[in-house]
Amino acid sequence: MSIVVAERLSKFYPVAVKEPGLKGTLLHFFRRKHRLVKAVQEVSFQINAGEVVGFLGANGAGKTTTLKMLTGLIHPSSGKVKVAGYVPFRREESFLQKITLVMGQKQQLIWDLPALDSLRINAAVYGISDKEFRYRVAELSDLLALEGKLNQPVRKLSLGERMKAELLAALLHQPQVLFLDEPTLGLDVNAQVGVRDFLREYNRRYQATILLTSHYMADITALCERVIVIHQGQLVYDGSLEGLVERFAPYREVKVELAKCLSETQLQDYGELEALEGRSVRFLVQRDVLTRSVARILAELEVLDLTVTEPPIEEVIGRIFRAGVVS
Ligand SMILES: Nc1ncnc2c1ncn2[C@@H]1O[C@H](COP(=O)(O)OP(=O)(O)OP(=O)(O)O)[C@@H](O)[C@H]1O
Repeated sequence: MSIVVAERLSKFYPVAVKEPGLKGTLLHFFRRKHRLVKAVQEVSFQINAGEVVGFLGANGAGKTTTLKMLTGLIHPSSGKVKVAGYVPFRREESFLQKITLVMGQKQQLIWDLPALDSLRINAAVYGISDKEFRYRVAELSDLLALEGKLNQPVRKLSLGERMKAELLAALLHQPQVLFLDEPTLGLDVNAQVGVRDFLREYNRRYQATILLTSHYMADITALCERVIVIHQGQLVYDGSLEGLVERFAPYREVKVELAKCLSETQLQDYGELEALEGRSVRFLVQRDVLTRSVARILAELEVLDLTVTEPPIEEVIGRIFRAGVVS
């Protein structure tokens, strides 16, 4: 059953345009001109209860704007949106009980107070009983490995501990739908893994639905079978992670260890030369000519070792956005 439904969802922001110089300032003052920034254009998708979906796009693609519409922080310019059966923009209390929005670069915990104090405020806001509060804090802090940390002022926590405490605060009311905008932003690798493991377990334990943006592809590959890709405000892909690679990266990476060093010129005919370091070479080769290229490399060059792999997902995504390959 779909718990998130976006139908031809759009958001246009009017932005004042001012020409440079004094004349521009005066004109701007008397006759203000606007242009429309098309942040999100006719985006449609549905997410089933319990799914974990990665929401990918370059900077400025429209991810945060979409999340804000799904959580009711901003009103769509057009289109329809329903989350857990509610129209988000109405911000009904029962809707807010069912969702949460976590933004990696924003914090809700009060800096100078122990996290536990902020959690108590949240408990009061959401009408959580004292007994239930203690149970949920114990369960979540155990899952997040935060025991003993919640009594310290938030400013004394490490970045990773703070992010985990933010997650705890955002999940205290046991929401069904989690909108997570860069939940691992700036965390070191260990802390990223901790947050990822927690989200996986939370999804399993509560069958929670998660829509997640992240610039760390490891988050996406570890958590999401399905990804939605948005490019310049438009949805360009909705499907499996493997499908994304098939569709946008019709090439393979061929790594070759040569017996002796060769120049770029000597290697240029065997594929798109990605890297050359000493005797190690990395080519990108189109899938349809892969067998032929590999056979030629083995026949014509002195090869010690050769491996063929799919390009890393980061590279595929990077290529999509750099090249603007969107159809
Ligand atoms: N309040 C606003 N007024 C005007 N333009 C805005 C506003 N908010 C966002 N935009 C523009 O809308 C576009 C989409 O922004 P959005 O923040 O949704 O992108 P994003 O995919 O979340 O990017 P990032 O990965 O950098 O956070 C951008 O061009 C941005 O400049």
